[in-house]
Amino acid sequence: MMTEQEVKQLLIDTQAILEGHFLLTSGLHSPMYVEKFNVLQHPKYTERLCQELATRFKDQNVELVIGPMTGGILLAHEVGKALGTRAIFTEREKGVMTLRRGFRIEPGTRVLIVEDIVTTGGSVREVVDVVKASQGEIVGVGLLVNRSGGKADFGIPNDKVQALLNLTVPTYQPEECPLCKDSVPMTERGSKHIK
Ligand SMILES: O=P(O)(O)OC[C@H]1O[C@H](OP(=O)(O)OP(=O)(O)O)[C@H](O)[C@@H]1O
Ligand SMILES: O=C(O)c1cc(=O)[nH]c(=O)[nH]1
Ligand SMILES: [Mg+2]
Repeated sequence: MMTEQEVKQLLIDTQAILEGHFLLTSGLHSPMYVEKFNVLQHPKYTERLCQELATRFKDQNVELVIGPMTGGILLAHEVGKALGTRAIFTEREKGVMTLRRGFRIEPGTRVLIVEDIVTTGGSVREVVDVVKASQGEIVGVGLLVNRSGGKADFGIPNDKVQALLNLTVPTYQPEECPLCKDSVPMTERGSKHIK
């Protein structure tokens, strides 16, 4: 069992919580970024966090765990290991979230979606669409960090969504970003912007 405070402390201890001026995957700007790989680079911590996620869904008869590249691959693998299921991932092809590498979801499969960080929820929604397109049954959404202040909507009932840590972090449209107005240099992390 890991409490929300313990998860937060682990992120602080591994220096995963960064301050500055960041361009996010959604195109929004933010003064804070969770560099999930500062914690996920420690397999022991990844295992511990994923065991906690697995525990939250142990009664859901999960048959398949799926997450979006990049962090979602590690999470799906570890949660799938803990639950004794298959683990696959989605990736973007020309910007569109897809199943590649021969991955298949049979109709009716009980699917758990996992993701590292949620800002707008757009990436998780894309995975939801992939699972629904294959007629999988989404039995849960498990997140390391939901930083949306509860605003992200996946089109999934709230009682099926579990986040190990909930945060409310400001985000700004580029044209309204106060950090841009103050000419604070901006950094890009994650893989969305790699061309
Ligand atoms: O809720 P959203 O607004 O969709 O943003 C969150 C997404 O952005 C980050 O991924 P990113 O595309 O930066 O790539 P990565 O997972 O390869 O780091 C993060 O890992 C989530 O997948
Ligand atoms: O929205 C994002 O792109 C994002 C935010 C964050 O805090 N961490 C991350 O990995 N991605
Ligand atoms: Mg991602």
